[in-house]
Formats: sequence, C-alpha cells, structure tokens
Amino acid sequence: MNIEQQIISLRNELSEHNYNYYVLDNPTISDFEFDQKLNDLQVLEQAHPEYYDANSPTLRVGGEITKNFETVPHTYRMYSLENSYSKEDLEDWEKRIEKMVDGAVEFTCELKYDGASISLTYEDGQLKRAVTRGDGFRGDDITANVRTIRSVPLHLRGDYPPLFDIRGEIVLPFEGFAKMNAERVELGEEPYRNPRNTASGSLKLQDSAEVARRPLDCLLYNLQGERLPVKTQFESLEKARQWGFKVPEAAKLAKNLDEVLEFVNYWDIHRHELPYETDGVVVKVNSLQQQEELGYTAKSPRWAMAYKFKAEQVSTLLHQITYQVGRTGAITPVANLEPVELAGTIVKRASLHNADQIQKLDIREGDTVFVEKGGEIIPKIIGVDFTQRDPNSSPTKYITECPECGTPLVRAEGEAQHYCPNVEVCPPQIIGRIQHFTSRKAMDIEGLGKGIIEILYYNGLIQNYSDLYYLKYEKIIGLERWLDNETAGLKYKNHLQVDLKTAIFGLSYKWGNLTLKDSELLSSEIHSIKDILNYKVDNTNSYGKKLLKLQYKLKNSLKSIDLENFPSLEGYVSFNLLLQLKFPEICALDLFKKDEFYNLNYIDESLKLSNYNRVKDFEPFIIKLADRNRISIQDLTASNMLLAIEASKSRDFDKVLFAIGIKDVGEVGAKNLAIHFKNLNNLMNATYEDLISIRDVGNSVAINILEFFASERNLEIIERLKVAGLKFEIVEKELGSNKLEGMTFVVSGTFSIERNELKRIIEDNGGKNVSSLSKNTSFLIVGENMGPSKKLRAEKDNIKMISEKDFFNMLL
Ligand SMILES: NC(=O)c1ccc[n+]([C@@H]2O[C@H](COP(=O)([O-])OP(=O)(O)OC[C@H]3O[C@@H](n4cnc5c(N)ncnc54)[C@H](O)[C@@H]3O)[C@@H](O)[C@H]2O)c1
Ligand SMILES: [Zn+2]
Repeated sequence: MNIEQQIISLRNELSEHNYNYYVLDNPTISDFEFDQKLNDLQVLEQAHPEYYDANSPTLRVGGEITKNFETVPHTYRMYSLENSYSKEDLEDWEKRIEKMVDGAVEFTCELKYDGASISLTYEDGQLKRAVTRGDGFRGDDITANVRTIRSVPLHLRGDYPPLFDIRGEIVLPFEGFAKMNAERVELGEEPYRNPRNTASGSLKLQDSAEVARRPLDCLLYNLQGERLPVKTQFESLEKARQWGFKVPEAAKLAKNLDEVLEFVNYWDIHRHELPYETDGVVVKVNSLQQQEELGYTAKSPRWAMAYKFKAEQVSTLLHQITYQVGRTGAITPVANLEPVELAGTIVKRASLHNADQIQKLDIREGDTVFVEKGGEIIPKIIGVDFTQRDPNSSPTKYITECPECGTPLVRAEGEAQHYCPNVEVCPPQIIGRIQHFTSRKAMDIEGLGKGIIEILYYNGLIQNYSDLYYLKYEKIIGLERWLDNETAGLKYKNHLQVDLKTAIFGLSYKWGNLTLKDSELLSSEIHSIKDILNYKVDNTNSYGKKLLKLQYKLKNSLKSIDLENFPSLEGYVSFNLLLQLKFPEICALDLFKKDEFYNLNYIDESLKLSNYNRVKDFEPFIIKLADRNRISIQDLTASNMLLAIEASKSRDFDKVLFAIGIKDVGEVGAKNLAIHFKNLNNLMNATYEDLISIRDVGNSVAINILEFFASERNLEIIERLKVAGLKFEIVEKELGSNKLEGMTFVVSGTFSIERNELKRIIEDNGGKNVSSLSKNTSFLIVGENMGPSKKLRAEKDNIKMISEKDFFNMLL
C-alpha cells in the first residue's frame, strides 16, 4: 500500500469506528486502539500535507446527528479535546502555550468524565434546550429526555446571566449501571457493556419516561455566552455550582505543571473511588483572556489538553475455559483466571464471547493472558503472552456438545454464538425460563430465585413454570441441595439419579480425568461404583493409568460411605464432601482462611499443595462451607413461597404474556400485544399479517409468536396456567376513582371484556349500574349486537350513547 492508500484506508476505518461508537453506541475496538490509529493517521497526514482532506477524522469531531430528533445548530461550536498520554506530552503542550501568550499560565485541573457531552441553554434561568454534541456544529435536540435527569436544574438560582450555554457530560454512575445490569441478567438478557455507551444510548431513547427510569447524572464543566460574569475557568466552575449545577468538587487550581502532575497522579489511583467513570484529567488554561489568545485548531481548543489514564492491564494465568448455557441455549465460553487485581477489583473470570474470538486470539488453557478493563466493566482478554506459551499446547477445541445435556451444538449461518437446541430438556434452559417467569418484571414472584427454582427442579417437582401453581406444601418442605454442585464435580445435574457412566465421570472429573468416553467404557464393564475397587487395570496405557489413580483415590478415602445408595444427587454431593474430609491431602488451610479463596474450587488447588496430617484443622471449614452452600426450604420459606405464587395469579395479562417467554417479546412488546389483542385467544388466532401490523412487531417476532403457539407442549403448559387461574385477558385497570360519581350507566351488547367486568369497573369508579333505560340514565354503553329497541329508546330520551372506548377514555 502506498502512503495515500494508507491514509485513505485509515480514514475509512476510523470513520467506521466513529459511527459504531457515537451512533450505534457499540464500539468494536478499545479507545486506546482507536486513539493509536488516530495518532498514526495524524502522523501520516502531517508528513504528507498533499493528501489534506477537511473531512478527515483528525479534523472533525467524531459524533454525528441522528434522524430521530430535531437537528439544531449550536450557538457556540462544541469541540473535542486533544489527547495526551504522558508527562512529556503535557510538558510539550505547556511549552507551546507559553510561547503564544503573555504572562504566567495557571491551570484548572478537572476530571474527564466518561459519558456523553451535552450543551444546555438557559434563558432567564430556565432550561430551554439540551443538545448533543453531534458533529460539533449541530446536534440532536434531546431536551425532553434531559429534563428527566434529576441533577439538571430546570430553574436556576442566584445571579445567573440572562442567556448562556453550559456544557457538561451525562454519565451513568456505577451503582445505577450495576442495578440496570442486574435486572437485565435477571431477565436472562445480555448485560450492557459499559456505563458510557449505556448513558449515551439512554439519551437517544424515544420514550422520555423510560429515560427517567435510568439513573443518569449530569456533571457540568464549561460556560459559553456573551459578557459572562467570570474571568477564569475556575471561577466559572464555582459560579455554575452556585446557580445550582452539579459541578464535582475534585477540580483544582494548579499554579504550574508540577501541580498539574500531582493532580494527575493522585487521580490515576483514586479515581476508582469515584461513583462514576472517568478516563482521564482535563487540564485547561485558567485565564479566559489567555484562552481567547490561544484559540482553537480545527477540532479542539489549544487551551485545553486531556490526559488519558492508561486502560489498566494485567497478565494472569488462564486455568480453564468453561462453557455456560443461557436461558435461550446460547453458549458463552468463560475464561477462569488465576485471581488477579485489576482496577480495584479482583478478577477471576472473563467472557470469551464466542468460538471466533477464541480462535482469533488463539487462546488456550494454560496460557498467560493479558486482561484489560478499559471503559468496559466486564474485563476482557485482549491477547496471549506468547513468550509464556507451553510449546506442547494445542489450539483450543471448541466444544461440540452441550456441557449441560450433551446435545450436539448448532450454530446458525451468520451467527457468532453456538446454541444447544435441546430446548425442552436442557436444565439451564428450563431453569432460565422459569427464572424469567418469576422475575420482577414478569410475574414478580418474590422469594423464588434461581436457588429455590433449582431445588424444586432437581427434586423433580417442576418441569416448567406452570408446575409452580400446583406445588404442595408437604412436598416442598425440607427439600435441600447444595448450590455449588459444579464444584462437587457434578456435571450432569439434570439427572436426579445419575447413571453409572455419569457418576464415574463425576468422580473422575475430580480425580482421574477420565473423559466421558472413558467413563462410558468403564461403565459398560462394571455394575456399580464399588466395582471400580476390584476392577483389573491394565496400566500400560493412559486409560489404565487414569483408572489406577481413580482406584487408588477411592480405596484410600472410602470407608463410611454408603455406596449402595450412591449415586443419587444429594448423595453424590455429600459423597464428594465426605471424600474431601477424609482425603488426607486437603490441607491448604491458610489458603482457605482467606475468604477470597473460601470456595470448594480451591480444594483442587489445595490438593496440589499436599501437606499431610492437617485434615482435622480443615474440617470445620469444609463443614461451614457446606452449610453456606446448602439451601433448604424451611417452613417459612415454603409458606411464603406458596403465598407469593398465589398472589402472582393477579398479575395482568401483559405481564403473563411477557413471562411465558416468547423469544424476543420483551416487556414493552408484551404490553403492545396485550393492548392490541385483549386476550390470549385473539393472539393465538392472529395471522402473520395481523401480527406484523402491530407497532414494533417485525418479521422475526411474528414468526416467533406463531411458532410459540404452534407447539403442543406450550399449549399444554398454557392450559395448565389457565386452569390455575392466571389472567389471559386484559382487565382494564381498576382505578378505584370517583370519576363516575353521580352517573348511571346501562350496558348493552357484547364487549372486548366480560360484561360483568365492565359493570364492576363502573362501580369501582363510583358509577351506578341500572338494568333498563330511563330519563335518569346518564350513559348507554353500546357494545356489539345491541338490540335496536335500546337504541330507539335512548335516542328518544336523549341519553348519551358511548362506545366502550369512549367509556374508558372517561376514566383517564
Ligand atoms: N473505540 C472506538 O471505536 C472509538 C471510536 C470513536 C471514539 N472513541 C473514543 O472517544 C474519544 C474521542 O471522543 P471525543 O471526541 O468525545 O473526545 P474525548 O472523549 O477524548 O474528549 C472530549 C470530550 O471530553 C468530555 N469531557 C469530559 N470531562 C470534561 C471536562 N472536565 N472538561 C471538558 N471536557 C470534558 C467532553 O464531553 C468533550 O466533548 C476517544 O477517547 C476515543 O478513544 C472510541
Ligand atoms: Zn443443553
């Protein structure tokens, strides 16, 4: 590639990233990588001014305007900031400045909040407009959304100027972000990646009510206007604070660059204590007079410089790649890491996303990997330290079978994710669906979280959510299980009674490293676990060696265990614990005392650190751990749970519709469907054309709905829910108002809801039902197929006739 091609290719690539970042809120590379590429381009362009292009990403603010909001021009242009990454960069900048202005230069140091920029216009102390940065000249008018943010003052106080703009950053504090993500995870949805993109995405929602629900915050840092009552940047921060804006206290005045660096160094460490995300420090020339002298480049002010903190990176050992199965059957590979501290938290796991990602980075078990936590909350593996790679390792073979049910995985054309297609039997999918059903935004059944659902499921009491409504107190009381069954080596947890092959596999998972195939082979030759002890081993091959190890461990550790009753699930778990207790090598007591490692996972570790004869010391920890990991359904839990299940029968139709978990039908979608179809029968009879005519229902959702109701099994489940008494039709909200006080109604014909229901709503709102028309009747509510005589009579007596819809409008 020649220079010109290189420049053009970089420009195209960066424009694409700008689009992903600013418009889609979904960047595909890290900020650091982006800045490096931008810098490469800058260097090339400087060396080759002949390829100048005013539209180059180096000369333009990256944002764009979207078509969803009104576009408005900025009175004062909104710039970006120049970036620096080192002390030297800052020193160079200072030198440049000092040549251009008279007198000593002081600096204001501020934190660089990582969110979405916003410009607010205030007229006579009232918020008039809020506009995104857009391309710097024009932005999106998102006033309605910004009004919902509590830290944006709608009216100012004090001695504010009559007209000015104030700039700031809209951020999503960690706490709110974590809460939003917890809710998403509860619903089995992908968590949001980082607060910045989520904040920015929230601002572009069409529904301000939804924006209001997001815990956004607005931090202000810059005034723009004519004849403002301030002479320095620092003063303007103080003034803004007095007028009622939220201006963080961290800002500091620095007399020289040393003081600036002090500020930088302090916050590089302490920023993790802040409630929101920051990605650097912004250093600004304090005097506004000097700022004016310095002016702007094409893209940024010369009087300000961002100093970016480095995205924190560490290297650590990747022990194992495990695979999680989600509610929809999607498989997510997870890297289990040697715990390591990164950006203030201990990181033990990182998502590997999908098979392509593993292949692209060539990640293998046993590798030393680089883990980064730049903007992203969930740490990610950005590469492998190849100098540390074991030369004998081989590329990771992605699993081909579901780790939970053994079904061969599928991967649809063009999809990144593998799926387990065993929808009806695969345990995490079943449990996930039930969990979704009971979750807060669906049926909101309190106390029925994952743990309890698992107990009920593994004890064979529920197979799907309809079974919840048929639970009996006597059956559930006293049920228990250990939460941490994975650590107990129990891979095949869907079988309450595991078969021999599985039991062997479970055992060897811990000790012998038999593969599933090995276990199968062995199980065909013996009748029970006990037989392993007497099995004749040919120890000349690796299979035999593994068996020998298994035999040895078994012999050494089993005396008191009732092998006849093994294998059963509970028996199995306790069996493992007992083995741990009896097993003389488990002694890494010190490791265990640290709560961080207080987990059965580390028994494996402690096995390696063989230090004999300390089992006794260890025992209480194991017992405590076992208790901590065991949950059981006690009296109170059981009765509360049944009450909560009973109470959930009164949830509205749209909640039920959301809860049953039709693919891609979310909370809002379910509401639209409920309002449109009024009841389940109508929805079930809807054709493809009916469906796609509804707001927000596209091709794939329509197909999902049709498929859902085409399944015999789903129909059976729904039938059971109906029998249990769940709501499968809209019951208009009982407002319980007195809006209809003094009015009498006659109801005639058929309606979208039961006639009695309609009458009840009238009464609940203070109205009176009468059965026949008279001069005193206020309204006749006309349904379908009303007899003609009623109509004549009403016309004669001048009684107002209204439709069902008119009636409900009266209640609004
Ligand atoms: N990963 C990607 O694909 C990708 C793509 C485009 C941009 N980016 C990233 O976005 C950034 C570029 O975006 P940018 O142009 O918004 O620049 P920027 O984020 O580097 O800095 C400018 C912005 O900082 C904000 N800011 C926060 N605190 C401030 C304060 N105290 N004073 C003044 N301004 C403050 C302002 O909103 C201002 O617009 C780069 O860091 C880049 O890495 C990443
Ligand atoms: Zn499966």
